[in-house]
Formats: sequence, structure tokens, C-alpha cells
Amino acid sequence: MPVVHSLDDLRSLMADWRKSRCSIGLVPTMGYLHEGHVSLIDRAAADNDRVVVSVFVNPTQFGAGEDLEAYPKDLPRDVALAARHGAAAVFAPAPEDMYPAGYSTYVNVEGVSAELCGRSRPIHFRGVATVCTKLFLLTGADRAYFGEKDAQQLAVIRRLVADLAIPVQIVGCPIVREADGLAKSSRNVYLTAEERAAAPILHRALEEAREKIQAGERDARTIIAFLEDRISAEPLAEIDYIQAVHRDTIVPIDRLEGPILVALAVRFGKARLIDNFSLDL
Ligand SMILES: Nc1ncnc2c1ncn2[C@@H]1O[C@H](COP(=O)(O)OP(=O)(O)OP(=O)(O)O)[C@@H](O)[C@H]1O
Ligand SMILES: CC(C)(CO)[C@@H](O)C(=O)[O-]
Ligand code: BAL
Repeated sequence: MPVVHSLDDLRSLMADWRKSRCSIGLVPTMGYLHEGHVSLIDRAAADNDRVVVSVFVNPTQFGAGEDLEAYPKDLPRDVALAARHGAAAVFAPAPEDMYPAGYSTYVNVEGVSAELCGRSRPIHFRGVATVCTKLFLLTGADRAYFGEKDAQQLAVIRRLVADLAIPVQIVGCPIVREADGLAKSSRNVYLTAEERAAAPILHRALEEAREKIQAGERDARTIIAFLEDRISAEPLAEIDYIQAVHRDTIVPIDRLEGPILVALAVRFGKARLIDNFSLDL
């Protein structure tokens, strides 16, 4: 399976695939692949003739003081895993090829980027939208696969391709979890043993909140206060945000009605973990 580093090599490989009338699935990742990524690759391989997995720790989505340098990497392992799950190529560009000297063009998806992670990571979604636009244009993919763990990212990408009329179908894939409910994340490696043992509180609390809503609770503040109480009782947890929003527009809501997303970000030591659930009410 080819590992492509340059933009020109990627373009010519995609042109070959197109010439053979193959449909193309794209799975954008930052590498250090786990079962969450694998579920996206499996789905892409089931839906498309060819799958390209991108592995790129995108510098423009990291703010000052975030973990850009520390982000875990293991390209040989990623390549082997992607190949085993049916990928036909891995695209692993260098930052200076994606952002050469003089680079000045960014994609800003307004509104949907503002709340949740946008509050504490103000430039994050500009970087995500920019790199994803570039990946969509470079690959000409028919479909691109994103995890529901990053629910706001999924909403940003859906808005982006609708607004810019990019002809790629965006496919959302369910959250893959550890046996104790913790959402799989490359950043889980930052957790100490004590923090790892405490982190499943996020999923437990979200499940309890979901049950309350399913039992009829419709006041968003009640649900958020419940989650704040449950999570702040864990001494290792430091809440970044807990919010209830409309799932597509990411606008905060007071009443839990329609397509809702209840999402949180919580720090455990060096790891900032995100999780969520969504319901159609
Ligand atoms: N547990 C998971 N279940 C489903 N999809 C996931 C999961 N974790 C990541 N993904 C998806 O994989 C894609 C690439 O994500 P990324 O490489 O940032 O992995 P990550 O584990 O989420 O990393 P981090 O948590 O450190 O940001 C994204 O679309 C993301 O939503
Ligand atoms: C979509 C993405 C690969 C863009 O860098 C990243 O934000 C991620 O891994 O979710
Ligand atoms: N999965 C989102 C990538 C990031 O946190 O930068």
C-alpha cells in the first residue's frame, strides 16, 4: 500500500483511481490510530472502491500552549493498521508542504464554530476547516468519514461543504468506547493510571443525563447543573465546558427539543477529553 507524502503524488494517485472509475473514501486523521479511527476506515472501505487515510497533525488547529509538539505519533503502525483495514493509500504530508512559506488562506465557518470547543480553542475550527477543505480538494473524495465524538467538528464540516458546494458526502460514525465507557482517543495516552481510572465518570454522567432527558426532563440548565455536580465531585476532573446546543447549528438552547447535543470537555491532568450524546426529541 502506497504511503504518499507529496501533494503532487497524492493528486496523481487520485487521478489514477478516477481513471479506473473507482469511488474514493477519505478518512482524515491526526494519526496514532485506535479503534475509533479503525471504525471509520472499515466503514469507508465498505462504502468505496478505494480509501485514502490522511495522517497529519495539523498545526493550524492548535493554539499557543496546546499539545502540538507532544501529540503522539507512530506512522509505521498507522500505515500497517490502515492497510489491514482496507485502506488503499495513506497520505502523510509534511507541514511545510501543506503550509508552504507565504501561506495565507484560511476557511472560517462562522456561528457553528463559536460555542463548545470554540470557546476555549478560538482558532481551532478555522484550522480544521482549512485543512479539511484542502484534503477534499486534493483527493476529490466522494465521501469523507468523521467521528461523532468530535460532534462540533462534524457540524462545522457539514456546514462547510454545504456553504462552499464541495461535492463530498460527509458520513458521521458512532463513538467507539473502551469497555468502561471512556471514549477512545489518541490523547488517552496522556492519562496517568489514577486519571485513567477516574475518566469514565464522563460517560457515566452523560448516560445518567441522557436517561433523565428520556424520562421527560426538558430544562437544559437542570441537565447541565446535574452534569456539573456529578463531574466536579471527581477531584481529578477540571471542567472546561458542559453545554446543551442544537446539534446542527451548535446554538445553545434552554429547552431540550429537536435535534440536541449535550457535549463536554474536561481536563484530567495533561489530557483534555471530550464526549457527548445527541438525541432527537
Ligand atoms: N472514539 C472514537 N470513535 C469514533 N470516532 C473517533 C473516535 N476518536 C476519534 N474519532 C474520529 O477520528 C477522526 C480523527 O480524529 P483524531 O485523529 O483527532 O483522533 P482522536 O483520538 O479524536 O484524537 P484526540 O482525541 O487526541 O483529538 C475524527 O473524525 C474523530 O472524530
Ligand atoms: C479532522 C482532522 C483530521 C483535521 O485535522 C482532525 O481535526 C481530527 O483528527 O479530528
Ligand atoms: N479530534 C480533534 C483534533 C484536535 O483536538 O485538535
